[in-house]
Amino acid sequence: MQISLDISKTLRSGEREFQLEARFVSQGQRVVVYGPSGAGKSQMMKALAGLMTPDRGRIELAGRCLYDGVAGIDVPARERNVAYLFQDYALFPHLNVRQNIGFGLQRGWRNPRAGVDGEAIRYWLQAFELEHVAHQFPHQLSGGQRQRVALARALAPQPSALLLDEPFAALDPGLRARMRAELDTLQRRLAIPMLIITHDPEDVRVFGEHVLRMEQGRIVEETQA
Ligand SMILES: Nc1ncnc2c1ncn2[C@@H]1O[C@H](COP(=O)(O)OP(=O)(O)OP(=O)(O)O)[C@@H](O)[C@H]1O
Repeated sequence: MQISLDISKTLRSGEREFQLEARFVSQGQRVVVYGPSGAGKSQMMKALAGLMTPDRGRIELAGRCLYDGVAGIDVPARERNVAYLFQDYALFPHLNVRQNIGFGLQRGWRNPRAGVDGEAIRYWLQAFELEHVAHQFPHQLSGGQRQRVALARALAPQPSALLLDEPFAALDPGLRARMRAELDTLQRRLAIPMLIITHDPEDVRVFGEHVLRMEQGRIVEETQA
């Protein structure tokens, strides 16, 4: 993946002020952002996904400019072609597994039919071994299944990059290890560039081709495998 990011943002809540001054360039396929709580990791990822607008700077992904404060470029989130997986997976509670996966596939497809099918959905149900729960709703799934649905939904529209914000934080240690191994295999198979936020040293070990350590809104250290 080719990312070039150089952004500033001042976030205020009441008396508190947080200054994000993030800058890095990466050619890595597996980039890990590591650092303490409140360092600005999620805000940086949101800027990349188009969910937070910086005060100034420039963001480029795979040779395409997504944001440029000076040139007045700010590509809307839905046109950035990046998949962003939130900490809590954010599945739609009123849609079943099949519909959740189908959601990202068609623009403007706000309310897919319960029986919605299609080759792409079948492929992802099969790839993630979710066929037997295709008609179940998120609250009827285990943590690992929910995560697989979220990943399948994120990958179904064939994004050019996958952004994961602490993808294993909500899982128990056994499942976390299994899902980590699954993601490792999947990323290699699909060769999809991935940027992952984590607190967990084991994620850094497995996915850290390029590791960015973040503290107080800045990238303070970089290591490349
Ligand atoms: N909407 C907002 N308004 C004001 N400040 C905010 C807002 N969102 C986040 N912040 C502040 O920005 C800082 C960075 O938050 P961010 O969520 O990026 O940290 P993080 O490194 O991802 O932390 P964690 O690992 O706990 O998720 C924090 O100090 C937070 O309080």
